[in-house]
Amino acid sequence: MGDWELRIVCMGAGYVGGPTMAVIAKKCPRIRVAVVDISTSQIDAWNSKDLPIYEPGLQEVVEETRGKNLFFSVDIDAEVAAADLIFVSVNTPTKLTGIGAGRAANVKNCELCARKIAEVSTSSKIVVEKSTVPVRTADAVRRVLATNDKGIKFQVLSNPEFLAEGTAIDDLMDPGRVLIGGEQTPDGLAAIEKLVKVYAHWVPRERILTTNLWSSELSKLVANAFLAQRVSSINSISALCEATDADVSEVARAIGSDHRIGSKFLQASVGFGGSCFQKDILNLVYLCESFGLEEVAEYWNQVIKMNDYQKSRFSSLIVSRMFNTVTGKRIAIFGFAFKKDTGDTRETASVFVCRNLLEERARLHVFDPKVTREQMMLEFEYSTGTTEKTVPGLNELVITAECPYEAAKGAHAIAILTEWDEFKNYDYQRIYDSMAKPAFIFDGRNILDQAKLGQIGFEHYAIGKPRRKEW
Ligand SMILES: NC(=O)c1ccc[n+]([C@@H]2O[C@H](COP(=O)([O-])OP(=O)(O)OC[C@H]3O[C@@H](n4cnc5c(N)ncnc54)[C@H](O)[C@@H]3O)[C@@H](O)[C@H]2O)c1
Ligand SMILES: O=c1ccn([C@@H]2O[C@H](COP(=O)(O)OP(=O)(O)O[C@H]3O[C@H](CO)[C@@H](O)[C@H](O)[C@H]3O)[C@@H](O)[C@H]2O)c(=O)[nH]1
Repeated sequence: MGDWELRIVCMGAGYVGGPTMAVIAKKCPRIRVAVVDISTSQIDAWNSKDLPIYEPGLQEVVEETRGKNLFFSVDIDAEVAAADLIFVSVNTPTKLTGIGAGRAANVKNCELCARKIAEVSTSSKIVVEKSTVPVRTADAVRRVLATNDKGIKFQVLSNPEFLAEGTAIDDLMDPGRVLIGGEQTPDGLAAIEKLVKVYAHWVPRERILTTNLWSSELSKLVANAFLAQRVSSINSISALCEATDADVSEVARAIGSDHRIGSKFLQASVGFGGSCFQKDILNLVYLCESFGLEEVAEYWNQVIKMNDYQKSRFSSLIVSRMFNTVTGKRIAIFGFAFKKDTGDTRETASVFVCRNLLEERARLHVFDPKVTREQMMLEFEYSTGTTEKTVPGLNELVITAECPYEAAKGAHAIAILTEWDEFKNYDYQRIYDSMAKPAFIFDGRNILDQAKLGQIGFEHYAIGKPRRKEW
């Protein structure tokens, strides 16, 4: 031991830092990888059998590498001092107060990491921005690092992460591309080459793209903006489909067969969620505004507005179909995570739909295979400001169910808000029999067989599908 090819440390043991470093450790057995965090509980969880996040395949990779060449630690100073290459993978949330509040990304954590690196380093290092940041953040990081009084030289690289939650391990094992940006100087190019070598252990060279710093930083924001734009575009069309009796899935199939458009990311839904899309588009919008590009800013802001519209359109529809009132009615919510195969609830569409229904005084019985009650209640407060104060009796109005059948028992309606595969396979006849009548089902993910639901007797609705005649 100790004869390592390279020593890597990652600051930030979250959804990105943990899985990314676990995969590097698995693919590069001769590289020592340490993941550090300021949160002791987070590190304790990574060192336990109950990892802090759920991702298919993650547990296996961590168990295979932990204690061999993958280490989780709170000893930030020692790990950083010993590292050759430091990834900064800390959270960069939207600013809540001050200049740019509600839009600009807060890069405070990145700056704190840079200060820590400058303070404890005794040798030159490569610092890699893994976090999603506003363009030119590398410049700020570089300037903070340059303030060290030991004459140490640092190189700063941008290496944005493109993994999606729920498929993080597959995405990391077989990435469509890896993007590395750096200074176009001899030292900068050498640093880029060092990071290229790490990924080249398992990623074909032609998929490792290298570029300058600012293009790399900006590409991350633009990638998410384009992806989210596709979801908002198809969601906007879902409203038109409902008005015209066209079927959004058929429209998506027809346009997606054009190779120039492509079939992915055209699944109409109750709205996109997750910690990235909204934050990163707002970041882009703010950036455009700060360069006086008002029209460009407004263009991208529309993607968010359409998403907000889709979420409120769905909850309003539930109320209007249920005879304009859900007060006191029991509604089963299937799914609280922002997408399937993750327990992550950040910015989930579900929380906004639930908040709107709670404001109508509905009683919600929520079932999600991976989300705990504690997490759900935190999300209510964090994303929507919903607390006992804003919705008196909140704790009694939101009940968490152990299974879908329990959630649906006696309910007036079911709302499908996450596309978990298991939701497709439930015994909907049994569910229908246990519900109050008429029994409504609102499919916000278009995953159920509408014809079958109709045969069972449900009053059914799905996003962007032809409406029932009486609706
Ligand atoms: N979640 C995703 O799917 C995803 C994908 C691509 C990119 N990103 C970007 O990656 C970054 C990290 O996202 P995440 O989802 O992993 O966040 P996260 O909140 O899950 O994890 C961030 C971790 O950083 C730690 N941290 C904060 N300040 C620190 C410091 N000074 N020193 C050490 N640790 C510190 C926090 O305690 C936390 O555990 C963000 O910029 C995000 O936009 C996220
Ligand atoms: O056709 C679609 C595709 C997605 N969604 C929704 O869009 C959101 C985001 O989904 P997805 O992009 O699959 O998950 P994320 O984990 O948020 O990943 C995005 O955000 C990450 C963080 O920046 C990037 O790294 C990824 O490349 C980017 O896909 C979820 O609510 C999905 O349900 C739809 O409604 N319809």
